Amino acid sequence: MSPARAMVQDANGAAAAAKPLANSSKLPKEVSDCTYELIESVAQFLLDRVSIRPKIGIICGSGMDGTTGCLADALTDSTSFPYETIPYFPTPTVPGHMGRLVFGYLGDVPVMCMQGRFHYYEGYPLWKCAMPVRVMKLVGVTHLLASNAAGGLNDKYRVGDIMIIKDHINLLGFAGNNPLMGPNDERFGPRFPAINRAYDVNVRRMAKQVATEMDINNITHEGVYSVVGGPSFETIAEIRMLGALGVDAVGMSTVHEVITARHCGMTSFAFSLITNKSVTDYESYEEPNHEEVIDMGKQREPVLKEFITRLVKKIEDDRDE
Ligand SMILES: O=P(O)(O)O[C@H]1O[C@H](CO)[C@@H](O)[C@H]1O
Ligand code: HPA
Repeated sequence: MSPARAMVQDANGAAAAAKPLANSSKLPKEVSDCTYELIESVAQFLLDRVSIRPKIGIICGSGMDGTTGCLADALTDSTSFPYETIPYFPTPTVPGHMGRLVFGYLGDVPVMCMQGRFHYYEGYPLWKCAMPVRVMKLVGVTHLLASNAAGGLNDKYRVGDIMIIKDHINLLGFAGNNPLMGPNDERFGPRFPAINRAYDVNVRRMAKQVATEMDINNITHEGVYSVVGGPSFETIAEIRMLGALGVDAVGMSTVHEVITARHCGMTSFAFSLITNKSVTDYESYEEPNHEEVIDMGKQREPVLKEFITRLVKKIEDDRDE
C-alpha cells in the first residue's frame, strides 16, 4: 500500500502531494489507551509537516465544511491532512463532513480548521469524538471556535439566523455520558473542571461587535444550545420539553468539544446556524431532514465565512494588545 500523503495547495489553490506520511496507526480502543503521550505524538506528527503555528482552532459544522467556497477553502498557504492520514484520528461518516484538517491563514491569521467533526451517533465514544480538540491544544491552540447546524426552538429565530451560544444543557451528560469520563490526566486538566463560564464572555462580545459591523444584528441572537444524542431528530414532546427547559436551539454536537477544550484551559466560543425550525405542533406535516440542514449551511456560507474571518482577526488583535 502506498504511504498516506498530506495535500498542499499552491498559491493558485491547486492541490499537490506533500512529503509522504507514515501510515496511520489504529485508533485507541479505550480512553485509557489515549494517553497524553499519544496525543502529543499526533500533535508532533502535524508540527513536523507544517511551518505555521496556529493559536486558533476552528471546527466547521454541517453544511459549512464540505463544499467549494467553504471556510477551509478560503485559507491561504494551506496544508491539508485527510483524517485517514493522521495517526489515531477517527474518520467522519456523515454527509456534509469532509474529513480534513487544514492549516493555513484566514486573512492574515494562522489557524487550523477541522473540516468535519465526530458525533456520538456515529458510534464513537465522546472522548474519541473530542480527541482532535486535545490535538489542537498540544499543537499550541489557545482558542477554539466551533460552529454547528441546529434546530431553532426560540419563536424569534428564523431559518438562516445565527445564534451565539452563551450556555448549554448537556443532555448526554445528564444521562451519564461525558467526554471526560475515564482516567484523568492532570496534564490536560483537573478531574472536576468548572464549566459554567464555558462560552467566553469576551469573545462573545467581539462576535456581537462583528455582527454590528456586518449589519447582521437582525439575524444574530445569543442563546442556550442543547445537545441530544441523535441521529433521530426530536419528537414533538421532546422539543416541548426542551423549550420548557429554556433551550433556544438543539443539535447533536459541540458540547463534548467545548467541555474538552475548557478542561485543558482553552478559551471557547461556539455558534449555531439555525437550519430548521423545530416542529412543536402535532398537526404539522413538516419533518426536519439533513438535506435542508446542508442546504442552509451552503446558502449562509459567505456570511458565516466573513463572520468567522472578522472574529478571528479581532481575537488575534486582542491578544496583541
Ligand atoms: O452539529 P453539526 O455537526 O453541525 O450537525 C448537525 O446536523 C446534523 C443533523 O442534520 C447533526 O449532526 C447535527 O448535530
Ligand atoms: N435537531 C437536532 N440536530 C439538528 C437539528 C435539529 O432540529 N438541525 C440541525 N441539527
